Amino acid sequence: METNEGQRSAAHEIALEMFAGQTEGTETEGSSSSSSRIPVIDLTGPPEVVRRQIWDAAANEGFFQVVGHGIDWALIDELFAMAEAFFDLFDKVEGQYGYTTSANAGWEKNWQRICNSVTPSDLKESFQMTHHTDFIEGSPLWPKELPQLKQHAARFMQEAHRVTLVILSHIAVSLGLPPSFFEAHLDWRRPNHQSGPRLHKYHDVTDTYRHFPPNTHRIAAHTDWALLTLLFQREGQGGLRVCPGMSVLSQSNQQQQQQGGTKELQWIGVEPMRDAICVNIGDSLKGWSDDQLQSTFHRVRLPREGECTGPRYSMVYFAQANKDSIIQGPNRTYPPISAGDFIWQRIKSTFPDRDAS
Ligand SMILES: O=C(O)CCC(=O)C(=O)O
Ligand SMILES: [Fe+2]
Repeated sequence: METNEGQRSAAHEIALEMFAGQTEGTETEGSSSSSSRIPVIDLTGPPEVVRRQIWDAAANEGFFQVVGHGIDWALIDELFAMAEAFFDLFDKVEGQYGYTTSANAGWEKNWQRICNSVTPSDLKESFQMTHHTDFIEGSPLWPKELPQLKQHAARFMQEAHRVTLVILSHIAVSLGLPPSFFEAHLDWRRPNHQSGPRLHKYHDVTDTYRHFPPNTHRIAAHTDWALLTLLFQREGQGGLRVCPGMSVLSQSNQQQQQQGGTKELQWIGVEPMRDAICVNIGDSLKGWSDDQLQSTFHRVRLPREGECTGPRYSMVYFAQANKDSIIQGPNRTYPPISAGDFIWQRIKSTFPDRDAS
């Protein structure tokens, strides 16, 4: 057992100082071609091949794209259209449906979230939902002005959950666990289930992108708290970049990050592709896998001259264990921590000035 939450934060801070102190680093545009370093995995392939591909990508890049997942992309198109309508409501419903830390759900406006401690707040708006029956049926956070959103989002949650379980069953087997190991920890019928989708809108910066302070991001460099994140991008609205080799939590990563002050950062673009879901490992699964899998820093920076400066929409599904699940890997690298405490600690560090609301 090597670390605790304090050391994790120290590792995080070292990485963030690096991001802040460096110039932008080099960038490689990802693509679906073989030149991309973010692998594309077809889930309909032979199970043992798919399992090895998922493990290799999760252990190296911490990111991969999946196709052959069985989600009808018309559902994704419809939800994107609804996200546009939702964020257009802003002027009419300002102040309603606001994010609360206690629900970890609701509408976050620009500048509210401190994604990390060394760059200005993110230039985006988000709507976070929770995947459990009580939230879907009864939450006051569903906008009355867009009644169809609830039904579409619920279908999306079911589909994203299904794909999550396929990927996690491969990872469980690679960890020497039964294929259904994680399924019991992701029970959306229980109110203490923590998974959920989030819609993002990154604003049009056509007239303004030259005028923001240095280091302003659409979403600053961060790792995700979840077990797995499924990210849905829209073609023509790219911008996600990932930094393989930069992750948090372990002692070895701390050393790597301290030495890394002299190392050039390399950011790789993850090209949006119709029918492809971008998947990344989050901090919870890094811990649960005894650091064998990587929770890699990623960001969406402001567009530059010649890039698309219009609005960008993305949708994520954060798969997270039930609050009472205990996160600890087979090798007990870290002290046990409940998934509820794990997420609550991260909420508190993201909203340092807010009590439970
Ligand atoms: O919008 C994106 O491409 C990235 C979103 C993201 O990283 C997040 O919500 O954690
Ligand atoms: Fe993220």
